[in-house]
Amino acid sequence: MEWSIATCSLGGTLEEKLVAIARAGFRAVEIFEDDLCTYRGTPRELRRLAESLGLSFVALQPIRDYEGMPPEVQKRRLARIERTFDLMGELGIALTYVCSNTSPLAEGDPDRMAAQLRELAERAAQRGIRVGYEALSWGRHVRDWPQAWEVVRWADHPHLGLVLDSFHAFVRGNPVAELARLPGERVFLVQLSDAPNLLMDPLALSRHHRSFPGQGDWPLADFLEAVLASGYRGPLSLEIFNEWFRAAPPQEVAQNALRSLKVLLDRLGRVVPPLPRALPVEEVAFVELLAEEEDAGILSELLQALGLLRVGKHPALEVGLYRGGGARVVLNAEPELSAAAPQEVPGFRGVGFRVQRAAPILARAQALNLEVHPLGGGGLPLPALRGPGRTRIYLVEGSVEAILGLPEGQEAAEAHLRVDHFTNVMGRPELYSWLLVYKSLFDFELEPVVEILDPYGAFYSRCVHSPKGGIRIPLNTAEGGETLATRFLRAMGGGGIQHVAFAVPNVFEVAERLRARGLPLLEVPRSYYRVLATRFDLEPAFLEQLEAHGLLYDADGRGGEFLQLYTPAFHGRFFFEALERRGGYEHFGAANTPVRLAAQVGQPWPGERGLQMVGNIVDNMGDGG
Ligand SMILES: O=C(O)c1ccc(O)c(O)c1
Ligand SMILES: [Mg+2]
Repeated sequence: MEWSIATCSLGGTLEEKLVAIARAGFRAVEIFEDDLCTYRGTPRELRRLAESLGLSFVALQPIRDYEGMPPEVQKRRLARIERTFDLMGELGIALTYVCSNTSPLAEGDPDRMAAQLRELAERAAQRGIRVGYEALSWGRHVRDWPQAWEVVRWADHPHLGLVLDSFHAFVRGNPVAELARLPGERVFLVQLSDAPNLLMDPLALSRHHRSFPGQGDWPLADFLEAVLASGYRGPLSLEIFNEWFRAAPPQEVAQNALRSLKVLLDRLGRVVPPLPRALPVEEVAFVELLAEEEDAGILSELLQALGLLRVGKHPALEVGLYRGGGARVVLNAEPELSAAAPQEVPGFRGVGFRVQRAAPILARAQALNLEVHPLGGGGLPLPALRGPGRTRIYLVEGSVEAILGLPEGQEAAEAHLRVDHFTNVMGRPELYSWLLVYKSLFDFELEPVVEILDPYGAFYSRCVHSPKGGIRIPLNTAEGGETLATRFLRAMGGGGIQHVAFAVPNVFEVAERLRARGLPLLEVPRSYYRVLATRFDLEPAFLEQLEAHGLLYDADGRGGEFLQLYTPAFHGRFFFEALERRGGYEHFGAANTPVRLAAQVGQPWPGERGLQMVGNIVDNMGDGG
């Protein structure tokens, strides 16, 4: 089985794409006709370039709007396809395929389609070329692979076979298990792509939201397993249409693609030697916050107001530990760190995952071409992987206290906090990549896509969680020059951890402690509470209490309730949330997010200048009566 990718999956010039594809480790490629059009040299030069990169051409694709056409249209089309065959001869490509016809001229008579495809296959045979037939999910008459297979079978020509594409099969809900009953030698090509479950027509979903296997919601392993059970052993080709990948560096996308295929094939036991096994991680052992010494004082106050206790400080380093029940924050104010990475300070530097054993996880990460630091790589003395952006994911086998040389002491007064979730913010291609990494490295599961309004754009979010739910990470990305996520990416110089949410025993008390210590609490607009009264049946006294404490509220309609508060973003960078989940509420209060985002624009950290996008409208309105 050759590992292949279609050139439409990446950005760049055709040369850049081929170089990136070869460097990532692919040995085969499908040339998309639109990419061929952009090539400056001759077909023979392109062929030599591929040879020099060690790449073979799997196919030149696609042939559109052929089968089912009225005879005179089909005759002319056939003559032009001969020119495609000429090109294929010069390129040394032996396979092409017809996508099911989308033209309004097409007729749905299976006999005619079969006869015309047989005629095409006969022409191809004279040139030693094979032709596939793929059901496009938005084809005019043929949309499902079982239909395409009927036509191929009926045409009955050895140079005509089926092309299977997981996208079309899943979006149409075609039966997966029945793929195993196909005669594998009559399948000429298998294309793989994943996608999120979005309520959208297949064409729009296909052209904008495809992603590499493991980055979406579809069971690609089931699909591939059934395909292989048919006896198919031809190329497996990733075919992704997604402008976010095209906008990203081709080298990164190609590596991302290869990792995806490797994980998929490994699941089916088809990678030799097999990848080291994934091991589940259990909980967030700690989060690490980097700060300069002058900020450490106020951050320490803030952590204590949230309900964490200061346990102590590392004997030699400016590294303090704060703890409340299961929640731990390492406040790292080592001057060397600020000097070495000024853009990351202040900010969350990393997160520790509690694991049974770190070594197998590091080995799997390495096999997946991820950056690993067996000894922390300049951070805390713990094994770590590189997380999103420049963050670290530390792997913690023992106790954080022992690592920092601090007492374990179970303080009776300690409140029972937990890191409920923390958010990763990153660009969209990185988000797809991290969905796969969290899934494949730690067996995390994906939650549905959430799309939210930001005052200056839109916000796209996908949460991942550990199998038992001990770790939850919404991965957020945003389009728009001044969205909160974009501002974060700019300030930090890349992706990272934007906020940490603590589940606390009593969120009202947190609000009171913040106020008592003179610390800022995100101010919630009064209108929010008026609207809240229209959304839920709340007792007036409770509503007043929420407003008096600046809390946000949500309910799931099944008895679950959610209360939350936020801090403004510290120097426009990161922030904290305290929350209470009552009655099994499982979401994140998405309806409150636009309110929070708008409030964070309007309320910079005390002493900071806020964002001024539209000027002060109220001041400029004058007093015209
Ligand atoms: O979007 C398309 O047109 C298109 C083209 C070729 C394919 O193989 C495919 O799955 C979709
Ligand atoms: Mg396809």
